[in-house]
Amino acid sequence: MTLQRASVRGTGLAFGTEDGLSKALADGCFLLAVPAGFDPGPGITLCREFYRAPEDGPEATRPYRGFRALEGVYFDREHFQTEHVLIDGPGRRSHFPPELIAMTERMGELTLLVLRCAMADLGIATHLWSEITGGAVDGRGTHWFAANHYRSDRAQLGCAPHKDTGFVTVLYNEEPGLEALVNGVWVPIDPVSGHFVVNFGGAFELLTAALSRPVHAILHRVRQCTPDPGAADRFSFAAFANPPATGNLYQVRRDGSAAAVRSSEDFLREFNEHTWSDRHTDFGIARSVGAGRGEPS
Ligand SMILES: O=C(O)CCC(=O)C(=O)O
Ligand SMILES: [Fe+2]
Repeated sequence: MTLQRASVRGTGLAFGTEDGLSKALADGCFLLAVPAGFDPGPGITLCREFYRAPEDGPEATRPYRGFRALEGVYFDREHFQTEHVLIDGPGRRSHFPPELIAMTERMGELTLLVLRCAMADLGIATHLWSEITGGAVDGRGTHWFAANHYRSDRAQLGCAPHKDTGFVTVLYNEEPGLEALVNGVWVPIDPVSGHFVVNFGGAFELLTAALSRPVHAILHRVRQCTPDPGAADRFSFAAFANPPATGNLYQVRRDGSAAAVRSSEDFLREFNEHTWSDRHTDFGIARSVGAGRGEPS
């Protein structure tokens, strides 16, 4: 699959062709040039360190270790190579060092920039944006960050086939392994140096399903990563713009109006059960009540 490419220009996105964004919305993903000055270093360090014990490395990177002990933040996906830190805004502010917080905030801003550009391109009236995204577009909603480590010593699929749940994901990775289902076939989405992979999630697909140009939430997975004695394990990290965990998910009608169509909670529970088949089916639901009251998370 040849992905559309964009770069950030002011508060907008510049694509190579005029219909680039429209194509990206139909494809379900595109490549976004990493903006000048963005340093992925803190994210890479987190992915390399989070699963180690605090004393298992140099003092300078100590704040990046010890996450296995954090219930509700660290997840061992027993049926997959994935182990990851999944953490919302308040969690980041209490557990992450400042340079890592800054990096995740920059990625979060990019998710919102993409969300605004996409809604504008689809002709969705700006006065609806806050309501139909549960405030996510204004920085409320739930703004997850994930740091993934793929345990190559396990003979399992890297990451479960899934659609991201929210509106927009900005993903950083450096090694091949990511695949998307296109016309029934798994195709590689190989990394392009200096670019994020942006993809759209289930809440955005639902929001736009009745429109003439519905957004596609791409089904993706990570294939089994094989051990390479000379290299570190595969990693990736991502920022997600999601609706709040409580409240409703919306849909825009062809006449431009919008209506609530299902509860966020049902949607999330169904997704968690379906994707990971493990004991964390309440993930993102039970702990995020504050987000439903409109507090930033
Ligand atoms: O590791 C990757 O390339 C993909 C990770 C992913 O899909 C996710 O974190 O939602
Ligand atoms: Fe994903």
